[in-house]
Order: sequence, then structure tokens, then C-alpha cells
Amino acid sequence: MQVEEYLNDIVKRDGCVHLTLIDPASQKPERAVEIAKAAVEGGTDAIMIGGSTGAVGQVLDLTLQLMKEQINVPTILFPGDSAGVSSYADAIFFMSLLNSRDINYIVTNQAMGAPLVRKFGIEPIPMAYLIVEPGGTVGWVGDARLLPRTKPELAAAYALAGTYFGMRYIYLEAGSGADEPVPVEMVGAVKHAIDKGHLIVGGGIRDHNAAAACAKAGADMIVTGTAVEDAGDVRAKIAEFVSAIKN
Ligand SMILES: CC(C)=CCC/C(C)=C/CC/C(C)=C/CC/C(C)=C/COP(=O)(O)OP(=O)(O)O
Ligand SMILES: O=P(O)(O)OC[C@@H](O)CO
Ligand SMILES: [Mg+2]
Repeated sequence: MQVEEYLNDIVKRDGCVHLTLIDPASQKPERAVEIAKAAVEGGTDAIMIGGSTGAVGQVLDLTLQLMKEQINVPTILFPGDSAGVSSYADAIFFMSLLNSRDINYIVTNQAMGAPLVRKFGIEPIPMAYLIVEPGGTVGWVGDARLLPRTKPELAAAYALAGTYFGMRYIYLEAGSGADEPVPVEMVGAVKHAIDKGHLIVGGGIRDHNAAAACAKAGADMIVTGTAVEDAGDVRAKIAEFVSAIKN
């Protein structure tokens, strides 16, 4: 429970965690590590590694190996399937896409990945992954029955079900590069519904105002990927997010 406790302690201390998502398929490992280093300098709390397409094998391993040598925050896998499990990560968001129509994303990929998680000694963090409109690539790949933006009560019902299954983290995802993040009304409704669980919000968070709004509405952790990939000055961009969400 090392990484989970680390994150939960930051929520207690700072009110909110910042997670930087790096897709190993988007750049060479050396560049990914440069981005991660700058993100850590900017104050990010951990690095998530994953992508919905093509984040596998040698590139994933090498990216994580270099990170382990060069950065001092945890690395957390964010896998699309069992091929996204690498022995060089500290933890894995062991997630089920609860609003998928495809059993592969509800439990089969997880079953294929579970023995690897055990073999490699990676810390699994049980998580309900919920995809909200517009959902982006991951909504399509994961065959999600997208949660309507105007129905916070549906998102809250899925989140509550996730906590009753024993999942301690709930991730509300609008899709990478979404035009708008998850609506604040939905963030609030989900936070209200889950007693002890932690709420992660990501997808389409581009600036510090959007990040602050999500945190204020109840997000315990904010994920940014595209905004960081696109930033000229990664360190400065992350620092803006961090100061907007933390007490
Ligand atoms: C726990 C294990 C072994 C597997 C989980 C399998 C599940 C539930 C996957 C959910 C659906 C999926 C395809 C997720 C991929 C990871 C992800 C959410 C990537 C989003 O990353 P970006 O790189 O920002 O998105 P793009 O790929 O659209 O750029
Ligand atoms: O790329 P962005 O839009 O920041 O989304 C991050 C993450 O929620 C995607 O899985
Ligand atoms: Mg990507």
C-alpha cells in the first residue's frame, strides 16, 4: 500500500494530488523522462504511464527504467490491457471500466494482467474507471456506454457501486483531449456519493482554472496529459496546475 498511502497522505496534507500522464507511445523514452523530470520539478506528485493505443513492450520498459533512475516520485501504470503491465513500475491503477459494454474491459484484461502484477510485485490500486461524454479515444476503444454529461446521478450510482465492490479509487474520465472536462456538478455528485473513496478527475483539463474548479468541486486528484505534452515549458505549466489545486 506504499503508493496508495503516499497519495492519500498528500490528499490529507494538500487537499489535492497532481498526476502527470505520459503516454509512452507519444515520444521516445529519453523525451518522456525529460517531461517527467520537468513535471517533478513543477511539483507533480506521481507519473502515470499509459495510453489507449500501442503502449507496450520495450518502449514501456525502457521509459520506466529511465524514470526509476532519474526521478523520485512513484510511477503508476495506466494500462489499456495486460500488455501495459511492466515490471519497472511502482504501482498500477488496477481498473475496471464499469460502464463498458465489453467484458474484456470489465474483467478479462484484468485477469490476463493479474498474474503479471503478482509476479512483478507491483502494487495494485483497485479503481473504478468511468467514462463520461465525449469519452475520446479511450471511450471508443473501451466500448463505453458514455455517461451523459447532464446525468450526474448516473455517474454517482456507478461510483457508489464501485466502492461497494471494494474499489478505493474512482476515476471520472472525459477522454484525453476532450473539449471540456467532466462537469463540476458531476464531480460534486460523485464525491458526495462515495464516503471513503478517493476521486480522480481527468480529460480535457487544460488550464489552472479548470483544474481549480475540479478540485473545488471535490476531486482528490487531478490528471493532466495533453496540456503537459503540448506545453513549451512543462515545469511552469505543472507549477500552475499544482498551485491552483493545492491548499
Ligand atoms: C488492469 C489491467 C491489466 C487492464 C485494464 C484494462 C482497462 C479497464 C482499460 C480501460 C480502457 C483503456 C483502453 C485504457 C487505456 C489507458 C488510457 C486510459 C489511456 C488514455 O491515455 P491517453 O494516451 O491520454 O489517451 P490516448 O490514447 O487517447 O492518447
Ligand atoms: O490528455 P488529457 O486531456 O489531459 O486527459 C488525461 C487523462 O484523463 C486521459 O486518460
Ligand atoms: Mg495519448
